[in-house]
Amino acid sequence: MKRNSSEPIRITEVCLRDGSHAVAHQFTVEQVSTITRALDEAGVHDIEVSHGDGLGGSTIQYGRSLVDEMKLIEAAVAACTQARIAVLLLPGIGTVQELKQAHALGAGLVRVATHVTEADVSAQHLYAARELGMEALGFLMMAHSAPVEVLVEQARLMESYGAQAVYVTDSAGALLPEQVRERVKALRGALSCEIGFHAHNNLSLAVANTLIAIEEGATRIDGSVRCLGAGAGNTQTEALVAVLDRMGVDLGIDLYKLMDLAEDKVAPVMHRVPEINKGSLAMGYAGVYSSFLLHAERAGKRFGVDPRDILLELGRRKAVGGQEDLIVDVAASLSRSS
Ligand SMILES: CC[C@H](O)CC(=O)C(=O)O
Ligand SMILES: [Mn+2]
Repeated sequence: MKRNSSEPIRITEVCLRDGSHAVAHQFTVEQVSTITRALDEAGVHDIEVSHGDGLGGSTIQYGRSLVDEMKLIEAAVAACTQARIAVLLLPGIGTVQELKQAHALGAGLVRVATHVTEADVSAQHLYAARELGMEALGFLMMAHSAPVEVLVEQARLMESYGAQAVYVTDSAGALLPEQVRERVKALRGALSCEIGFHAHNNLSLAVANTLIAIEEGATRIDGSVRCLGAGAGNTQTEALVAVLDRMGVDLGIDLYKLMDLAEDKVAPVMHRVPEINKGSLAMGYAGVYSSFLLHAERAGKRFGVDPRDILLELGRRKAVGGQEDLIVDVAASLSRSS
């Protein structure tokens, strides 16, 4: 494979964070320990553990966690011999206080996530992470929803606050292959730090788009084993590792171990299988946040409205992460107008 970067590729496994959405934030300490241990043994580089909406996400608005995420982070750190534990932080949901707590428990890196046009709110969290000695990365969500120039400008801001990588985050699984190419290429040309890519498989493009991102020079790559993530899930880690191996890219990850843990450890914890169905496909099609799926299904049931209509309306309104209450409003007004 021809790559536009000579940096090694690092995989961040997100099934224990993005996958938290898919299990309504009900992970147990035992599940997190077992899965983390197996991922660590397989050689995965970084493993993200947090509430699906990041540190501090356990609320009525986003969904309460079964177990305090700090306990999950502690268990994950204890289960690792080589992998680093990552946390996600959305400023306004998580605080510097929670970041310090996660760091004290052994988390080595943080991805500070903002809407693609709101990078300025990541400054204090990125500075704080660098001061703590953590690796600090910027995560620009809903990257499909802004023009390339805006993405570049926002990524530059994150880099100026100390981000050591900035991610093109396809939260809605809405990016088409050429849109991934132009975004990663533009960031590579404009930034000195590494570029990352995070996909959702709502349009069945996650692996293909991830390969394009890697070709264009992205080196921080997200995957979720068995696609355990919001919506139709993320780039399936074991599939990506197999494809990259066939393309001559050795990640130092043991494919058989990854396949085994996908089957034996991750599949049994799934409440539902993340798949491309009418709900997740509607999200990719309409450009809606993947983590809205369960909320839209619940609101649809409550108000007798097709969840696809709710999702399409949210797409029209350009709803952003954090506006989960709007899902109920939209469902209620659709039900009144029908
Ligand atoms: C709500 C945070 C979100 O799940 C972060 C993420 O993974 C994404 O935007 O895709
Ligand atoms: Mn995601």
